[in-house]
Amino acid sequence: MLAIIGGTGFGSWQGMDVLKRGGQETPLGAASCGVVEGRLDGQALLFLARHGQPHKVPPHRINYRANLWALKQAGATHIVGVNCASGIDPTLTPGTLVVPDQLIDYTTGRDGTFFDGRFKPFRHVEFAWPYHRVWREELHAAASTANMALHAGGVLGIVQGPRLETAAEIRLMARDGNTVVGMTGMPEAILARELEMEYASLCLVISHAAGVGEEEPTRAGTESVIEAGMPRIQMLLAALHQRHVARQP
Ligand SMILES: CSC[C@H]1O[C@H](OP(=O)(O)O)[C@H](O)[C@@H]1O
Ligand code: HPA
Repeated sequence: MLAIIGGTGFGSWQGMDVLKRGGQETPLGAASCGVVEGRLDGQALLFLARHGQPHKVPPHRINYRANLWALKQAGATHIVGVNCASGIDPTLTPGTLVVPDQLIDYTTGRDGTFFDGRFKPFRHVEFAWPYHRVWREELHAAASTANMALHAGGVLGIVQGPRLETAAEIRLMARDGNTVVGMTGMPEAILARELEMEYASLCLVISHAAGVGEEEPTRAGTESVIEAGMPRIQMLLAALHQRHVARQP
């Protein structure tokens, strides 16, 4: 079953019929909120608001393990994580949708594994390609069905936050090869992998990153980019869901 993790500006999905909301408690502590079991065009779908609903949990305080555990328990097999991000590559202007194919994790101190030798026995997990190839391709196919532009590939650099970066930090991240920056892509992606759920990220570029494009970054206008972007993302996800349902035996 497909699950969507909604982030900033995507705490609920108007078009989704809610059947049930799960509990927040898990063996790993409280998830950001209960998993919503619902239907889109009559077909089952799961939804979780990463920051809670209403939005209250900051990126560095999210219990990512509880969120992913709750989704697995609810029956998720495939996940699309929706992220707001800023463009380090100056061609990725506000409003652009990006499906990254790589990530670099700059976060610190987050509980980032189930295989910690306590909750589950210690194990190394392959992560050379953090985002599932088929799901990235499915997002592109859905975008073409919905007649929407989608930027293929790129590197999502995930910072600890909650503060934003200095211009020098963004220059360093650009030299590292990052093309977009956000705060929530990890450990979400690895935890999905550890629980054998196929995961892809869909980023909405809401601004240029610090120092990109202009001397002083301006965050003015990001709200309107998010407001305009989330309905487009929901349209794309609805097309993805339709394709997913059609492929079921
Ligand atoms: C300046 S917005 C920062 C905030 O938005 C993103 O959240 P999400 O990925 O859940 O959409 C970003 O990672 C930060 O948490
Ligand atoms: N930095 C980190 N995370 C973000 C940004 C940013 O500029 N924009 C949206 N999420």
